[in-house]
Amino acid sequence: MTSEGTVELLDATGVADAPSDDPAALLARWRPGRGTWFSGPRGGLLAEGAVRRFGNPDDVGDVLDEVAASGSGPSLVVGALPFDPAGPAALVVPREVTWSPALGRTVEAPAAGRPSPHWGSRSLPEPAEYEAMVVEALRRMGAGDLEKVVLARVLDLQADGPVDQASMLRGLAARDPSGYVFAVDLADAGAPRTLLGASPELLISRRAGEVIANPLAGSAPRRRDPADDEATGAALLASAKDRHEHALVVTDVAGALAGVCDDLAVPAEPSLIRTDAMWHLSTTIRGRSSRSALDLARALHPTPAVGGVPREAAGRAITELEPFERGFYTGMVGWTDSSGDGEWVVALRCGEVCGASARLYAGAGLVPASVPSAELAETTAKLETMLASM
Ligand SMILES: C=C(O[C@@H]1C=C(C(=O)O)C=C[C@H]1O)C(=O)O
Repeated sequence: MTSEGTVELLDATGVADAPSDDPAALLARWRPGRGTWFSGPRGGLLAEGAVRRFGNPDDVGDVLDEVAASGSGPSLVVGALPFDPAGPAALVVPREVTWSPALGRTVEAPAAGRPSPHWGSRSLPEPAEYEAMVVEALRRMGAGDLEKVVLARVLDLQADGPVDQASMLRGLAARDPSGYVFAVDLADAGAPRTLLGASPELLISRRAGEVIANPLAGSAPRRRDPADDEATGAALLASAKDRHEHALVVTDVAGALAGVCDDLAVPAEPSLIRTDAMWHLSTTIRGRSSRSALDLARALHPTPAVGGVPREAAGRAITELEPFERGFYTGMVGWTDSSGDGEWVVALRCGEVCGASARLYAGAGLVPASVPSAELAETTAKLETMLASM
């Protein structure tokens, strides 16, 4: 079904009637400006072409009804919503959707795998200034205004030629096979602009009414030596500072879901997960809901995994202290269909790539026990996910 030049068989709704049985070949079909890739441990999809593009997530229901009435495309929307809930989204009803099983270890890493030393690079803010931002956030916490806030920085890269986005996507998939890997077409009028990344964090998935949320918070960089690495993970799981940082997020997410889900099950203790670059504290929350995946995602967003507690004071600190716009970083990426099923992940370990330029993002959650140099090191380690696939 997926080999080059083979025409997909479409059913009446335009959805490919059989999923791809070769996820790596399907991934290799993605090209910048021509569609969106989204995959995770429960499988994924390649969305190609555009029947409708729109920017207001409130319009999803109406758009899907119109597309169904005209029979012009599948009953599915893919794309990204920005960090700012009032900002314009990048949503599309694709012309064609091909579903894929989970990538697992099917993708081979491309030979490339580091920005060339000849590329220009600039950290915004500079590392010392990031530490000063952390100090200011801690001051606000000491004054009693703030319990937790996530502060981020960006790394701007200027290559000596167009960045190979398809190779980056393969690199991200090869290095983090159990992560959520995405390449979202941001549909700029000019050159293709893509949100590329490999996020470990599931905001919400809903399939046939079954809901899963998997908030993460509390992190430590992976270590090269296996014994050191295991010890780092164990120390994270035992860390009072990280457990507190994690509990703030779980309480917020579980509280928001309690109003819109039945049979909510919230584990009392976090567990550990690892990506290629990081250890994280993780809690998998399960329930049932008649609300759509996108409704649930928007009810949760922004969780304190990317914003903070209390929400308003954290939002103020982010606006006042971060010297750049987050755009889609710490927003969400995913899909939703007309039955209400869907999957939305937090847009992390990601960057926007356009032509020869790339802007990579990374942040860290701050609580009163945070140490500025450790939080800076955490953002550096998080940037590694993207840097290693460039
Ligand atoms: C903000 C980021 O990650 C978030 C912050 C985390 C933390 O502070 O421990 C962990 C996972 C994410 O929820 C990022 O990767 O940029």
